[in-house]
This record gives sequence, C-alpha cells and structure tokens, in this order.
Amino acid sequence: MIEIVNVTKRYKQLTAVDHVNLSIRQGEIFGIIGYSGAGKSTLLRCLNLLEKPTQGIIVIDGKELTALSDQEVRKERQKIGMIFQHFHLISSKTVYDNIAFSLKAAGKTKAEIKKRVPELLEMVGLSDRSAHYPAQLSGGQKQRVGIARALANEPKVLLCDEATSALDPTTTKSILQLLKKINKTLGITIVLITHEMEVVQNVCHRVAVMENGQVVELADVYDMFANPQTALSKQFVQTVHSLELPERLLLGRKGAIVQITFKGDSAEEAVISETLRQFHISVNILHGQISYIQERPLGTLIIEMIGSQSDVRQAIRYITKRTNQLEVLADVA
Ligand SMILES: Nc1ncnc2c1ncn2[C@@H]1O[C@H](COP(=O)(O)OP(=O)(O)OP(=O)(O)O)[C@@H](O)[C@H]1O
Repeated sequence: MIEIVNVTKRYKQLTAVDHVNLSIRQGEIFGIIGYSGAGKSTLLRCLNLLEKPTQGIIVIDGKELTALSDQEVRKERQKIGMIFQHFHLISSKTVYDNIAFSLKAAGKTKAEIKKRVPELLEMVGLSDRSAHYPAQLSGGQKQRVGIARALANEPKVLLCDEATSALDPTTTKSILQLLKKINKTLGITIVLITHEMEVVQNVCHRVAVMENGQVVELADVYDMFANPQTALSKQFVQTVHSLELPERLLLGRKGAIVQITFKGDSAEEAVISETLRQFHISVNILHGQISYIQERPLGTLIIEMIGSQSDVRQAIRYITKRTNQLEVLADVA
C-alpha cells in the first residue's frame, strides 16, 4: 500500500531521515517509534510530501507521489488523512464547519456536505457537539473532530502524528480504540508515530524502530515484545514490561536465577509444574507477568532454581526445549 524506497531528508548538514526503506501493507496499523529527534515526524510528513524527500521514492496505492507535479500532489493528498498532536482545528469555526472545511476544499457540493458531516460526527461519537467551538471541547473531543476531518474525503491512508501524546491515559485509550474501529470497519491503512511503546502494544500490528534517521528494527509487534533484537527496542519494551529486579531480591540466593519467556500456547502450559515433577529441584518465583498483545498471551517469569548442579542444568535444558526462550540471569550456586 505504501512503499518508502531509499528515502532521505536533509536539512542543510543535518540528515533527519537517512535511507529509509519500508513497505507498509494494505489495512495494517503500522507504528513508527523512536525518541525525540529520531526523524519520525519528518518521515511521516514525507509520506504525503508535506516534506519533500531529498532523495528516494514514495508510492501510495500504486501512485508514485514523488514523480507528481505540486498540483497533482495536492490532489493526491486529499486521499491521505492526517491527524496531529495539537489537533490543528480552526478555532473560529464550529465542529461542523471544521469538518465541512475539508469537504469544501475537495470540491464537494453543499448537499454532499450536509449528508456527510453528520455521518462523520456519528462515527467519532460527537453527534451532539456539532455546534460547539473547539474551545468548548476536551482534548479527546478535539482529537475526535481531527479524526472526523481527516476521514471526510474517504482517505485510504490515515497518518497520525503523535495523535495521543497530548492526552491523558484514559482519553488516549479511547482515541486508540476509535483508530482501531476505523481500521477495522473502513479498512483504512494507518501509520502512526509515537514515543510510547504502550501505544504500539495497544493498536499496532507491526512496528519500525527509528534512531538517528534510520530504521534499526522492524517486526510484528508481538515478536518485538517477545524477542526485541536491538538495545533500543529492549529499552522500549521495558518501558511497558519492566523486569528490573530489586537488588535485595538477589541477596542470599542459593540457586540459578533464570528468566523464562512464554510465547503463545506455551504461556498457558504448566511447564514449571512439569519441571518440578521431573527433576529434583525447588523453585522460588521472584517475578511474573502475563500480557496479551493482539490477544496472544506473552508471559515472563523470573525464578530461582535450587538443587544439585546436574539437576538444575537438566531442568534448564528441559524448560529451554519447551519454551525456546530461557535466559540465565545469575547463577549463584
Ligand atoms: N524544518 C526543519 N529544519 C531543520 N531541521 C529540522 C526540521 N524539521 C526537523 N528537523 C530536525 O530533524 C531531526 C528529526 O526531527 P523529527 O521532528 O523528524 O524527529 P522526531 O523523531 O519526530 O522527534 P519529535 O518527537 O521530537 O518531533 C531533528 O534533529 C530536528 O531538529
């Protein structure tokens, strides 16, 4: 659906986006995560040519945007909706007129606008706020207007530039739910940038991690959580799944301390009790959690295994075979 081929954006000496290649699939919610200054916004704005890449090609829905004239780009941009962190609503216009504005700009007739605006308001749950002005709305409601406006011309792609960063956690959840609904019911491909791994966990199917203008990792969100490959991804995963053990928990330990990751079905199997049945060891549970990412379970358990060296080794081999993911954090035996 979206092809980003070797895209670079330079501002004088600074390279904000550096040779990025990504292929975003029709109908997916694709996240781009990175710290401030990583180049996420610039890359997102390159997708609808709000920023012109210094080099590289952008193809959306089969059309090479980077090969079009400015006038043609303006027309194509109407098929790409965009929402922003600070909403960018027109303060002197009502909710109705803010949405109608995009339809007018796309040359829709008065009758078409009159039919379409209420449909959009209903979709975002704001039918009773039509005559309000932006100043009379909460942040979440303003973003709902932003979403309605972005969807006005039935885009195939929706770009979200830190769309929930200015919102509290509960409102963030409700806006993310709305984005999920839009993706599911309208089949719109969504690209969102964020610095919050929780947003990625909640809505994205795949995620690219950016650093210094480059994509340093690309993965299914579940795999990123289960097995992050780079130090940066590990940091992001740990912001949601914190597994730092307090030092005092490690004091006076006698056995091997291991971290086990249970993926998919193995998260629901009785691996530990079967281990205890087969080997002469005892186990202390130090930390455990199970999360659901795209409705698939992902479990993490940190345990201390106490027994003879040979029994502990065999038990470790057994668990590794069953789960495929066991890391020895400390062996104080
Ligand atoms: N119009 C511009 N002119 C000059 N430099 C720019 C411009 N826009 C962005 N930059 C620089 O490009 C780099 C990447 O910025 P960008 O906003 O894309 O990062 P980001 O990952 O979105 O970060 P943030 O979340 O803070 O916006 C930064 O060093 C930034 O200062």
